[in-house]
Amino acid sequence: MRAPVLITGGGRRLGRHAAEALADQGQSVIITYRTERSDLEQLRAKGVTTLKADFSDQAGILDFIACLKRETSCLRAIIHNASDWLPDQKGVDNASLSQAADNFHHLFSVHMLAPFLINQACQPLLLAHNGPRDIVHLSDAVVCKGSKKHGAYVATKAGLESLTQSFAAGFAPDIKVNAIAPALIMFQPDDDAEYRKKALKKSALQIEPGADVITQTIHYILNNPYLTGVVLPVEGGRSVI
Ligand SMILES: NC(=O)C1=CN([C@@H]2O[C@H](COP(=O)(O)OP(=O)(O)OC[C@H]3O[C@@H](n4cnc5c(N)ncnc54)[C@H](OP(=O)(O)O)[C@@H]3O)[C@@H](O)[C@H]2O)C=CC1
Ligand SMILES: Nc1nc2c(c(=O)[nH]1)N=C([C@H](O)[C@@H](O)CO)CN2
Repeated sequence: MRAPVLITGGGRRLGRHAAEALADQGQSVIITYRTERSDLEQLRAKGVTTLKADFSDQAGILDFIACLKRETSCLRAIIHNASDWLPDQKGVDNASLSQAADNFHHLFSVHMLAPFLINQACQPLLLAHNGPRDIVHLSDAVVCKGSKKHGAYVATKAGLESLTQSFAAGFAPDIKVNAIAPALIMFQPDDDAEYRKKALKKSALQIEPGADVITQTIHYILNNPYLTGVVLPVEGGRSVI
């Protein structure tokens, strides 16, 4: 059996696009999802293994790790794609502050604790694969400047970028660890026209490129033997305007 590539949150959008592309190339793929839905059947029909997982807390992460180890004894790569783009809870009353704290803990768990524990637990599975081994973290290009509306989201993505460097140092030379920092790849369905127009103007190229630019970047990373500890921006020239 070819060692599978694990893509967390790979049942939708960018992660799904990458999962389908890898499966179409004959690569064994495992994805995680939180709730059963009909469109997962199309992935299963392509031979993709789907594992139910919620990374909102430590118990959910450890449950997933146990489930993964029952599913496979080796891994070609781990792509930490799962994410929750949760806006900050504003307000100074106790209820708002309590919700803000809960949100921060949630985002820490999904964006930092899950990659941290899964990487640590799955190092032996990657080493069991005879060939190149990769870990890819999906961050966000906005890490370098922060966000007025998504401060906790961006802070936990910044922590994920730091983990990229730590794991790159700790897992070298046997496992490469890199990050991709996208910006405006694919709108959410409920993004309105005004938001879309404003968002497009934030980059030099002013387009919504779609998921393939991330799939291409994943392919580049997996096939480059001399890349580790880097964060690759895929942001349409946002940094130059
Ligand atoms: N789309 C864009 O323009 C940008 C994307 N990025 C990053 O790229 C990656 C992919 O983006 P995109 O496809 O839009 O991401 P999504 O917002 O679609 O999130 C990816 C998937 O993560 C899963 N997920 C969410 N919360 C949890 C949780 N608590 N536990 C486990 N899984 C969870 C969901 O899958 P399910 O519901 O099936 O469980 C979700 O569809 C993300 O890391 C994102 O932060 C960064 C900048 C721009
Ligand atoms: N988990 C997610 N993270 C982000 C998303 C998303 O849909 N899910 N979208 C963005 C936006 O595209 C932003 O970059 C510009 O609107 C950022 N992160």
